Amino acid sequence: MGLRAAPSAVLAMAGAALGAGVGPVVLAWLTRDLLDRLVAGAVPLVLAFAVAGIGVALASVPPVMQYTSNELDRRLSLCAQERLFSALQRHVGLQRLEDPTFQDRVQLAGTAGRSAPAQVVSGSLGLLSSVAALAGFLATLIVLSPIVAAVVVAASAPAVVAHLRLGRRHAAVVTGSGHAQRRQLFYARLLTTAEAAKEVRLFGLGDFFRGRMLADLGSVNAAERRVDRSRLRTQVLLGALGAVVAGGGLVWLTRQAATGAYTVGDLTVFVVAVAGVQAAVAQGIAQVAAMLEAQLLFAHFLFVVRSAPLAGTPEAALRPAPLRDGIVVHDVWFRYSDDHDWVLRGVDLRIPQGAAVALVGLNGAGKSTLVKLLCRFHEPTRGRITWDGVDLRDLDPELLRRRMAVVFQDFQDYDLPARENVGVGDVRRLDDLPRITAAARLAGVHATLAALPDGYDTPLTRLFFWAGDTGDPRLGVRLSGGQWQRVALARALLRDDSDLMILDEPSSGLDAEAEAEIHRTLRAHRAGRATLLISHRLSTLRDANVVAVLDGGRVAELGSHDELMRADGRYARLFRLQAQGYQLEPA
Ligand SMILES: Nc1ncnc2c1ncn2[C@@H]1O[C@H](COP(=O)(O)OP(=O)(O)OP(=O)(O)O)[C@@H](O)[C@H]1O
Repeated sequence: MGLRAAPSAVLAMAGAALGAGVGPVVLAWLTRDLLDRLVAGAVPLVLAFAVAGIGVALASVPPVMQYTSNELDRRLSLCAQERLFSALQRHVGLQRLEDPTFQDRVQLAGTAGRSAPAQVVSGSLGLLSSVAALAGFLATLIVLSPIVAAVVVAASAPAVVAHLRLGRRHAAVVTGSGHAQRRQLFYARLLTTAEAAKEVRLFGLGDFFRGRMLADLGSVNAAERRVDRSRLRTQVLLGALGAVVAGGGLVWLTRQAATGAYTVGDLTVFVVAVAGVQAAVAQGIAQVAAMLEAQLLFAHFLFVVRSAPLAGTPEAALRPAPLRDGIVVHDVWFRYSDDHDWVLRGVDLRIPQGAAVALVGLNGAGKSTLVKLLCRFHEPTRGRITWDGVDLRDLDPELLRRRMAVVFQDFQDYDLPARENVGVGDVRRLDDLPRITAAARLAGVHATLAALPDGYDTPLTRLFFWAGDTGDPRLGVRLSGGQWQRVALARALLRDDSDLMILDEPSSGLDAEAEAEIHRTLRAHRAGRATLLISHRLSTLRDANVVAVLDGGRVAELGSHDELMRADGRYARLFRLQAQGYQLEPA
């Protein structure tokens, strides 16, 4: 990833790392020569210049390293984000995104994807420099005393084991904290966003959520602290061991120098070499351990970017043709997972082209679930849904969705300008203002949007400033609930070439007058496409061609409004109950 994201930065870092490793060794040898010649009475000016030159070159290594590694970080972060979010988009269904374990891994992947590759690159280059320094200093030590060299190397063995174990432990702690990190983000959002603030303030939940957030943070900190304490103990012990080895070697060499076996220069090189070997070994081990840890965490990134979509697109996915006959739900059974109860238990339903089917049912009957299956966010556990006889599973889900216009019950309001809030219904028409205004007119929201301070370019948010606006926060506007619902409807109506229109509670937030008007418009708009209407206000469904009552996971009643009223079943009971609410009390 590093080489792909920033090849020149990686090469520059490699050069600097090699220089940083070899430079001090060369410096030590030149200093030895310099000292010995001085002691012998010569004035080695060339050597002095060489030592000074290498010193200057080495001084430029850290800033060069810093700059290139920052650049590498930036580019790697971009590359990782691109890969991660492209991978998430591949999940055409919702199953993975509804899985908390997967979400934990996405959270970890986000962090590891940004940091781990850079850690591995700088770690391996640091290792290169440590190995170069180690080779040089070790060769120096071997020349001076092979026994001392062997003792110094042997004394580093416990450090290797200890650091690798610590790296693994820390990676496990970070992995285990993924869930707590996500919960912290959730509490932080509740405590910082204006949407959540109303209930948080009204119910006095600030302390409650802050306490929970801090408890989560505390538990992560406690686990990190335990690893840090182990690290502290290990490092103190290893430091003491290293100091004993270095001190013992110095005493031995000093005694040898007294007998004339070594020169003053040798003694200097020895001190530098022992310190160099120990530092190189310590650095190298720390780098290997950090790389191991980064790689363990990077596994989450790889898991997410390589995870296959559960509701997959078949290799030879078919292109859905314009709907001619209709969509048929054949004996569909569905549950969200094996641990959940059945939501749908053998639903049979036909939504013919050109007709409007109304879906009625109590809360939790499974109406929105059926919508999710029609949009192929989930696949039926048993049974199938066909588009002109072709199983939805055989169709390309993206192309299928392009043929649909949907208003979800829990539609999204985007912190974007008004034009884009409607335009995202069909991004190809994001700049097509005439079509956007036409859709807004149909949804009865054109007058509202046109009257905004900056018309359709007014941001429907107070969250951001927008490029081109004056930075005046008063420009951002928040719409009312019903106005937002009309914007969501306009978004769906922008797809005026759709074959299937699904409206899940499209008018629940509208005033009575607006609701009647919208339904008149929608009736006109239904021609030439299949429509599925869901509403708890049964009066708005009266003119649907067919009404299906979902109960017990099946279609319990099916027929026109008049037929169902005559049948005097669940629908008729619900309808009368609602109608009674609007009748004047008897005197
Ligand atoms: N993502 C999900 N994971 C697990 N269970 C779910 C999920 N979404 C919905 N359910 C369950 O499926 C059942 C049907 O929910 P659904 O939203 O389809 O009902 P509905 O008929 O649209 O209800 P309402 O009229 O309240 O909108 C409910 O029992 C609900 O708890």
